[in-house]
Amino acid sequence: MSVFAAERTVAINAVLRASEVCQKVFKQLVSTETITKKDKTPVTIADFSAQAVVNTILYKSFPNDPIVGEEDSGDLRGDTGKEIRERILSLTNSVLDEPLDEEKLLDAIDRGSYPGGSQGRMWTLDPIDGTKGFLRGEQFAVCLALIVGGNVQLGVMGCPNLPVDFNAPEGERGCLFIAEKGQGAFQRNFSSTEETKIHVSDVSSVSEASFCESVEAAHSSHDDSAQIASLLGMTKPSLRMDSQCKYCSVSRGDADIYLRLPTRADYEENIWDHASGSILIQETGGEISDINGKPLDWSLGRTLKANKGIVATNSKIHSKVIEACNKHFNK
Ligand SMILES: Nc1ncnc2c1ncn2[C@@H]1O[C@H](COP(=O)(O)O)[C@@H](OP(=O)(O)O)[C@H]1O
Ligand SMILES: [Mg+2]
Ligand SMILES: [Mg+2]
Ligand SMILES: [Mg+2]
Repeated sequence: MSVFAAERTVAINAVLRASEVCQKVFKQLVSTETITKKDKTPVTIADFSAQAVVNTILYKSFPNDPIVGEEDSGDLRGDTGKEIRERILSLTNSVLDEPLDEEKLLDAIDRGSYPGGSQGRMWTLDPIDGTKGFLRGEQFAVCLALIVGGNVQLGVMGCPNLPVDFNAPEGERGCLFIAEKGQGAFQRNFSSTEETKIHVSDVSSVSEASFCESVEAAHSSHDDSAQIASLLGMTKPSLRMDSQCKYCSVSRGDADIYLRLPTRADYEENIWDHASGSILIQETGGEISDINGKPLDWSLGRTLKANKGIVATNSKIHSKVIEACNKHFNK
């Protein structure tokens, strides 16, 4: 029986509303609506607005739950932030039942500042994962997960540009993925409330497997993945895609492996970049770890500081892929 039925319903509503914001912006984004953050990565009015929408909806049902969210309102305050703040406010209010004022908007965004840790309940939110994909008109995802005592219990992901059927890439787009611990995982199209149970592929011969990875070589090394693929005798070209849509692809069997291989020794993966994807993989019969085969540790704060990279696959081939990673990185 579902333990988090109420959370599931609220999370689905929040992710769908935030996805709506992204779709609206997508059709009319202008260059002044994108900011470059201190770490040189982009953020748009849609990222801020999606975070405000999700945090507002979560707060209404679960006022005591802290949120580890990617964005903060720093760049939106004061005179310099006025124009962008006004755009975000009107966007946010266009999908909320009760309108916010400017102060409430900034407060809602900053409710995502929780430092994380091993105790109690918390949500983690990536309002747009794959902002670079979003800006290119390619894949991105609104990603929300519930973590309890350091364990991911629920993940909901909205993928507005993902084809509902991998084999019909020109067909309908827009899918929602829902996974709850012990309950399996489901795909729902944006146009319907019907849920279809999904599962990973059953490929057991790794040489026949296909893998997906980031479009951005700065996020995951394409050179290392090509060498690991060759070690495994894999010949299919990699499926390059932005965002946690990669987890969705593996979870419904479009690809068999998701490789995320560190490009910098000092980089720590953010929990919001992987929490919803990790439970989706586990609940569809897959396996996920870091590149050394270590389980992901969600209890250490806002990042996965005890882990390096990510390997997510169907369960049959996980150990073989980890073996190849070991061989490659420890040569
Ligand atoms: N050097 C790096 N290594 C790995 N991930 C990185 C990175 N720099 C940024 N990222 C993360 O990569 C995410 C996108 O992943 P992908 O390449 O799979 O689409 C970004 O999420 P956002 O787009 O939410 O900022 C960001 O958090
Ligand atoms: Mg970002
Ligand atoms: Mg992200
Ligand atoms: Mg993001």
